[in-house]
Amino acid sequence: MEPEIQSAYNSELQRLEKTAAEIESQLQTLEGIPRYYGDDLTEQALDNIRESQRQALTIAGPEPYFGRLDFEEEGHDQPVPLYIGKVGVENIETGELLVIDWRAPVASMFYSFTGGDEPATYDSPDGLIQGLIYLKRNLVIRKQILQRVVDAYERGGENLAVADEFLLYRLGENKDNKLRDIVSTIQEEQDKIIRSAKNLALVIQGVAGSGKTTVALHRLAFLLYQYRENVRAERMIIFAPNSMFLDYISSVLPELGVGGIQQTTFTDWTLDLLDQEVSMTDPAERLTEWFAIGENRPTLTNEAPGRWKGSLHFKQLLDEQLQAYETTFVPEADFTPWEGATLRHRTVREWFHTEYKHYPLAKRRERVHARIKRWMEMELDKVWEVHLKKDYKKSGSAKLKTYFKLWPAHTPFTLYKLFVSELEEMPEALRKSSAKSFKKKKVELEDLAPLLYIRDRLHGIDGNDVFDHTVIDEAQDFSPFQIAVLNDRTRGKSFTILGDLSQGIHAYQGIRDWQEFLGLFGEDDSAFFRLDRSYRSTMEIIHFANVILERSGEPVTLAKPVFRSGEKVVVHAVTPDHRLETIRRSLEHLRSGESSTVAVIARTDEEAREIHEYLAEQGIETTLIHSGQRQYRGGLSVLPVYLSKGLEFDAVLLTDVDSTRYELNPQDAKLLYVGCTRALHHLWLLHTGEVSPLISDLSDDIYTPELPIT
Ligand SMILES: Nc1ncnc2c1ncn2[C@@H]1O[C@H](COP(=O)(O)OP(=O)(O)OP(=O)(O)O)[C@@H](O)[C@H]1O
Repeated sequence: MEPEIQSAYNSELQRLEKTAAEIESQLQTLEGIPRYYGDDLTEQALDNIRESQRQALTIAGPEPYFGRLDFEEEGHDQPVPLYIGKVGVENIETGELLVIDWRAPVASMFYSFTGGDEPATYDSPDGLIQGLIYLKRNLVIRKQILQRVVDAYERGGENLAVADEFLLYRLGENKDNKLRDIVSTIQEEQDKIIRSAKNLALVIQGVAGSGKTTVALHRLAFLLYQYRENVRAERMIIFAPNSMFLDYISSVLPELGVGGIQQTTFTDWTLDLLDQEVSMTDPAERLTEWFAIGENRPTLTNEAPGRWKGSLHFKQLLDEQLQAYETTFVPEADFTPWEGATLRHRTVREWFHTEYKHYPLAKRRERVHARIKRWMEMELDKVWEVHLKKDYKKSGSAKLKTYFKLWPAHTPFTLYKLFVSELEEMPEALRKSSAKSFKKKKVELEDLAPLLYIRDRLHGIDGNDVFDHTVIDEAQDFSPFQIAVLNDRTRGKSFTILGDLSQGIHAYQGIRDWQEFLGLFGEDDSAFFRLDRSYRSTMEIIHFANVILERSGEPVTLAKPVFRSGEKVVVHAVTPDHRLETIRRSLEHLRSGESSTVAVIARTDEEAREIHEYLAEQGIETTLIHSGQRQYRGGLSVLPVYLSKGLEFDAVLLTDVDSTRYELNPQDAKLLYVGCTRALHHLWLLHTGEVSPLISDLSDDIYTPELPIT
């Protein structure tokens, strides 16, 4: 080690010891105080504070910080070293800030500063603060051991793009089973999104591997810190495409010290709100249909059920039907419980349409009914003759029952069923297939937003069910109708909506253009971001995947790789007789290296099952991922390509990349693009027949046809 580096290392070692000792001593003190389980509110509050301090210090303990920034604020005469970590740590006695929380305003410079001698700035609660940066240093600490010290910038030094060196070091690591936090290497363009103001609908278009999911999770941690007076974790929600994906991302928030955020799928969440009145048709059926090969696949048009029922036009038609339903809600008859007492229809209408107008329909019905009952009781009080009063009471109650029966009493589902059956504008085939499922109380994904919309119009939205912030991952597969119902349930349009149109493999239900969502919020309440740099895969893999996108025939933004070079992508031809054996040998080779997660990605469910079975017969244990899967296990997986979205693996082996399975059309191009961009370090593709036109005739510098195994 050079003397300068040695001295930097030694001084960091001392600093680490000092910080670690302080954390340890604070933890010991806290652990010495027994938990409080009594009823005293002040004691409870103090106990809560101690508990969150304990949790924060437990996170800080093994890796107290990851960065150092020496900053001289304007008007001061020397730089102060700021250590940045996942949670802030203060010396209890002196008040000295030993570690600054990465979410604090001053820490933003650690991410936004990318070199140069110009002054740096950050937004503080007191306004813009300016000053000079003297040093930006990355530190790797594991289990309180200082492993690496890398200077990314030193004022007056040579500063050779070392900022990227640390990022490359982190990206080159193999991944374990779960997505991880990236606090130490958040990039400038990601940081802007993370720190955006709360009351904005952020729509993020990001290429595969650009960190969208990761950034959204860090944004939640930021919002909880920055707006702690106004937001609560239990009132934040993440919508993800399936339960397995939720499991895959489940480590990031706890790593960031955040717990309690709701995490669900749109289907589970809506079915709960609908009190399970309906159930879903088997989603696997539709997936098999849309991801079938060649001519077995339905044609994609705006009349596809998901597109049609997910549109704002359908919402508008439902609105009109709801309005008509509301106008005819009050029965046209007067109510006469006995001779001489009549409640006029127009009076009831007046109550319903004017006095109780601010209530949702079902509540209004309840209120008006209660008032009619009260009216009847008051009329009865006017009768003095005891016998007559008794008779009137009896007959009045019977008449009231009959009268109330004239009032419609729909549930969200019965009303929706009625509306759909009456909606002539709906394509005939769709109306028929819907009616058929509705008979069995079964619905499709695209029925959930309309059902929830009707439910909310009938019953209103409970204030406790409104979110402080809503995250929607893989949002390209959402419909405008879904976003609209979520907007009704999200305070201040506070959204993070992220996705990639180039990965829109569920185009039969999703959007074609982000404008379909942005239009819902208006310009002042929304912001659009692009993330074009891909962090997941090597340059070779990204260049290869970009070729597929270029051939998709759709307007696309190509991913820009970070400068991380790996081995060439392999595209290898096998004879049908050797297909399975080559898959096995390739898998064995890939897993024998450093890769801890390897996936065999097949084109269809059936092919995935066949490969899984074959490997099991050969004594190789793999996890077969299917659409109902709830847990992500990592290790060796076999899965159909459409289920690979959102996941990542050290090595990917794509099978049957033939011209019959991946044709030259946007839909297949997106599928193949998704499959290829799952790989971090190694990407191999096998084909038995003619290779897919999406990757045919490539130049030699993009791929190699040779399998690197003997
Ligand atoms: N700034 C960063 N520093 C280190 N790693 C990063 C950074 N940004 C992203 N990554 C890594 O890149 C990979 C991809 O991230 P993520 O899954 O969040 O991307 P995505 O855009 O949601 O991907 P996709 O759309 O392809 O599913 C992850 O391994 C993540 O840890």
